[in-house]
Amino acid sequence: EKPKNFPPGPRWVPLGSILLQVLNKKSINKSLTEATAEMSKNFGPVLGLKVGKDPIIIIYGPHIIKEFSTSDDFIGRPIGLYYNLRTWGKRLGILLTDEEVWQEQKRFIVKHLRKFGYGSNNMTFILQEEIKYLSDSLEEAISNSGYIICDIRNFFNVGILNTLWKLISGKRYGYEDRYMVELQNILTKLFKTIHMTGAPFSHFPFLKYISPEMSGYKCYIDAHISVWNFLRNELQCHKRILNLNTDPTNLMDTYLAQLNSIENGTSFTEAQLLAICMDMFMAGSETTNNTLKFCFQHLILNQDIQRKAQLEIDDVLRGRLPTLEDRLKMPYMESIVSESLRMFGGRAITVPHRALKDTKIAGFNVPKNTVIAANLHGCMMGPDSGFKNPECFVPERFLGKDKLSIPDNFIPFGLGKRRCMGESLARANIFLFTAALLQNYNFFMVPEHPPGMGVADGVTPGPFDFKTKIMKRY
Ligand code: HEM
Repeated sequence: EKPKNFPPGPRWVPLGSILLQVLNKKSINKSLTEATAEMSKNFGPVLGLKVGKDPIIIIYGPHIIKEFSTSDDFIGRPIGLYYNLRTWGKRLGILLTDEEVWQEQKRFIVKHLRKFGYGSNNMTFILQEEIKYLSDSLEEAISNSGYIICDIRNFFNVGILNTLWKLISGKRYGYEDRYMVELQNILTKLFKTIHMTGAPFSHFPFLKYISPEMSGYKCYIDAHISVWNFLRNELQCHKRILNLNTDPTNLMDTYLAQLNSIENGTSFTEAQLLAICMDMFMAGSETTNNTLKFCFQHLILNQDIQRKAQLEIDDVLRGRLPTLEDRLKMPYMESIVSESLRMFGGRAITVPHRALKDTKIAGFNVPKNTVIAANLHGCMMGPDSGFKNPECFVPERFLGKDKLSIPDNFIPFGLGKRRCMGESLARANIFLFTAALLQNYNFFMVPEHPPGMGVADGVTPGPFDFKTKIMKRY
């Protein structure tokens, strides 16, 4: 039965019907984000849905997102996910976190990542190294015929994964390395199970919290187990060669040093470390890849933007490699990063949250444990977002007089206590990869495989696959 004063939404009907309502909208070429955005037009910024037996709320628009993100009542993650994982997780020894434990872990991780990676010069070196590997392989391929045609699907995968892996474990893998191939295969399998077209799980991600078997979620868990085993092997290697007398240079060693220096009974455990690495892996690779893919989709379609960026790049860098400090002097490149994030975020629904107690949003009742998620379309592309012609890629919209002008409702990384942990790394990757590539190469459309304008809906949104012709600039 519908809770009293629950937010308005479509009539409460059995599982199949609500799915149909969403899928019907999807079948006329609408993504889940657009479909729920449309429902919000009818029902308002707080949309009450029912999927299976559970009520779910989706919020839409800048005003309501502030109320949602600044309240501590909504900082849980869905309990269904934890229950499902618990069943499978017992076998694996996965330790599951409650909200307080997570906050303690998050503080520790963010602090230590900052020390040796995020936001420091060290991060520039790690990223530059990766970019150099990518450039070298391009250089070699281009040297024969003067150009190369690349499929965008896997263009950034290895580089981005390596930047993440280097921060977690201190290692990088070559493009042909057995472990890299294995890791790629595991992740491809994982994301395939999420993207399975036609499976209710991909059409309605929330289903995974409710009906694991039916939704393909079990398959997803199996893929998680592979990632888990991969991480566990790596951790064993780190334990074997850990040297507590030297300063740790990666997350695994930092965490192991912490484990060695504290008494038992705190929230720090090896299983917790693996769970964190897993989160970073899941949250950090596809999101960044897809944002970069949106970026290059629009650079290819808008050659004038590419040229304008190259003017700035040439002017500021004068042939040397870009660094993170250059961002201050390169507002146009920075605005391209923001516009790419807007293209991604505007098509995304955030990771769902959970109400920790009976509470209210915009005056509506939200019972304890209700799953609640933000449709970011409202802040990035919706009528109240302040972004004119929101579907168009216009970096200039972020340019103020001489520096960037970012409105408060631009929140591709979420807000509040559950906000993204990887913002610095993601922004750094998008900036450095794009600047370094545009510095040396021109990217063109391949008429037989052009970038489409639609959005491939999945756990994270991305452009449909396309190819690009890459030529050296000089
Ligand atoms: C373009 C790239 C990225 C985008 C757009 C993005 C966006 C987001 C968003 C919207 C959330 C959910 C916020 C919420 O629940 O309110 C999130 C959470 C998270 N992200 Fe990212 N992210 C990106 C890259 C990364 C990277 C590179 C990492 C790796 C360190 C990462 C790690 C995480 C983690 C661990 C969480 C969960 C935080 C929590 O539950 O407290 N993300 N991200």
